[in-house]
Amino acid sequence: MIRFDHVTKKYPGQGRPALDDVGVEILRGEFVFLVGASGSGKSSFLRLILKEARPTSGKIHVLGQDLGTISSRKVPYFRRNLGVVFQDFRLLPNKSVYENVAFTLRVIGKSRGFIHQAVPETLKLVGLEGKEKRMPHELSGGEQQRVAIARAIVNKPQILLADEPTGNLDPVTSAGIMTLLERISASGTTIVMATHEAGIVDQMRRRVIELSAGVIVRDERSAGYDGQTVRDVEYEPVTEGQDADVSADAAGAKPAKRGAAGTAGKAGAAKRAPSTKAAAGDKPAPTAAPASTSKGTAAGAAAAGAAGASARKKVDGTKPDASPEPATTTGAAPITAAAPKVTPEVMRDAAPLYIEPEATDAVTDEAAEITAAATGKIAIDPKALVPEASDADETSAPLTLAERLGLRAPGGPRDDDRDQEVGPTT
Ligand SMILES: Nc1ncnc2c1ncn2[C@@H]1O[C@H](COP(=O)(O)OP(=O)(O)OP(=O)(O)O)[C@@H](O)[C@H]1O
Repeated sequence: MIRFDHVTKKYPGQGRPALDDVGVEILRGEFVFLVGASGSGKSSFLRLILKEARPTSGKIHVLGQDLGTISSRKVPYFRRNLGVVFQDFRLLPNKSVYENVAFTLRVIGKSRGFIHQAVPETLKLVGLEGKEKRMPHELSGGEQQRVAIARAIVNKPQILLADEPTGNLDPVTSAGIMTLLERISASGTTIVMATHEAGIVDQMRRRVIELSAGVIVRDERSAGYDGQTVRDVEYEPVTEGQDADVSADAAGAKPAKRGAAGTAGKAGAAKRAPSTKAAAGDKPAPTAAPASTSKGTAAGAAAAGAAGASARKKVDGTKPDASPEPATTTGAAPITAAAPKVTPEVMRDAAPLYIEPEATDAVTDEAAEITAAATGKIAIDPKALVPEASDADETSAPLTLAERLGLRAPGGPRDDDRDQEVGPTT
């Protein structure tokens, strides 16, 4: 679904690369946390998946496509398969909740009938039924983030990228957002979420990829924020001249199973107990904690929190205490100032604001037909399309919201596109 092969990203004028020879594979339906200190390369990783930036070297495959072969003209269409959520919500401040979500669909040419059905349905999914007419400033931070999530998923993307989606929210609200993301993940959407929130990562127990100075120093299934410096997830590097095996992915099948032997992370891996290694190609078990750790409990989470400060400070990829010995689960460690913001209690008490979707196949089929009919008749003027992105553009000309979301209309910008240049609404 997402595959990086020897990917290096250097920004102009930067001494060291933001990402350095990164190799990783994320499978369909996985929920992956991207963690690491500030500047470790998390946002760059997400931007490369979105094709907002180009790798300096290496190959990236997303949804079976080699991103290097997608022309600028086709990037907006590619991005329609990806939903994006940001820390600062990025809602249109002068549009209602309904219009913020509908905007996505209008720009890509969905019919009025489809929009009237899909928007309320999605708002209901995220727990915002009845708030369609509110303006963003009339919503709480958590509600604003729900609108942003609704906007990201209304077109049913296969991949949802989230860059610090809880960074501006209090613990209880964050827990509600995580409940929502968890349910979206359960419906089959692949989610990659960059975060600094140790408590959330510790509670969710999903795959964790840790970056340090642009290098993957940890890739563990069902892990916590802090962990061993080890690659626990299979990744078989593609050698020079050999392309990634993405044909199965493109055809909608699960990727072929890879070799049983794991590949050690670049920073040097400590071997893990064989019993903790899941078979290649398996989905990570969402709740099972690795045998070598015991942070799935409140006590464990507290211990993780106590350890969090030192873990977050490390930048060289080596864990201060990389002992494979299980941490004790008896006797809760005192929760220090560095303890996770989101506690087990908060997660448990978080109201499940997500409501099960109703059958939508008919709507989806109808939308596909409408989109096919609509896009088939539109003459595209190549001159009006976005020019090839360059590294210079990345630093000097930020993308519009429509471009980031893959929503630029065929034929070029529309009159009200300026509305998209908005910042945080809180
Ligand atoms: N557009 C850019 N131009 C030049 N350097 C950049 C650019 N974007 C990121 N960098 C640099 O690349 C490195 C990685 O940055 P990135 O934003 O990917 O890290 P991050 O882990 O997301 O950080 P944070 O958690 O603070 O958001 C940093 O050294 C940063 O200064």
